[in-house]
Amino acid sequence: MSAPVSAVLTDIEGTTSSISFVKDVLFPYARKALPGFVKARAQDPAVRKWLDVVATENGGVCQDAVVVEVLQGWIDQDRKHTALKALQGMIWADGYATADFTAHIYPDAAESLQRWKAEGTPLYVYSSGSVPAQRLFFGHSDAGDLTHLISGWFDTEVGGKREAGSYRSIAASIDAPASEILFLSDVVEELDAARKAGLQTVLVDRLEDYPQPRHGDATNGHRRVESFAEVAIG
Ligand SMILES: CSCCC(=O)C(=O)COP(=O)(O)O
Ligand SMILES: [Mg+2]
Repeated sequence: MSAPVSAVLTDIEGTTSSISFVKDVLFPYARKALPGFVKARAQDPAVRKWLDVVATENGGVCQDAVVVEVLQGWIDQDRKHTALKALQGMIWADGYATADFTAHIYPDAAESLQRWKAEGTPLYVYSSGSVPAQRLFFGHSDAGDLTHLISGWFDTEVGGKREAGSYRSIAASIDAPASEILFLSDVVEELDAARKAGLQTVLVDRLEDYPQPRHGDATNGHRRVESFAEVAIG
């Protein structure tokens, strides 16, 4: 008999949604819009705060044009840096508002999240994308506005996704014991950290995102599924 699940915590990229949407649509959009965005908004305190974080990490005072280049380099490297993620979220707001794109969500993920919520299980999101970016993503998904399904949002301001302490902090703020929270992710190291914190884990190994299925040692003992439809929480 499997342990009870009283809350579900899910990753986004590679789990509810395809990696290619993030890499081929969202990242290029942010990369291209970044220079104009910084030029227009650099004096907005919400933007300045993060530009200064990047400047400080690059040896202190540097011009915004240099900061833009650093950020574009981080996009190319897929750095999960909190400052980059916060700025990306602000830029994507325009893309969603002008309907340049909607956020990809696998139909099985949308269907399962809707069903679990209807059955009374609270749902939470933990992603490297900033909380505002997560809200935009779920608010403008291919399946419509799904934000009403989500009871709480967590990003790397709570800590890195490969650190057990982050999951302990999330569990402490969710009204459920860690052992009854199920974390779904495509990244084994994230699942390792969640398991260390006492959460239940499932590796979501989507063939569209990971053409070489991960079996045996590659799963590091985490239960593996290829779709949310295989995840039973009742
Ligand atoms: C939800 S914002 C777009 C995705 C993103 O920028 C990202 O880094 C997602 O990483 P995840 O932790 O969801 O794998
Ligand atoms: Mg992921």
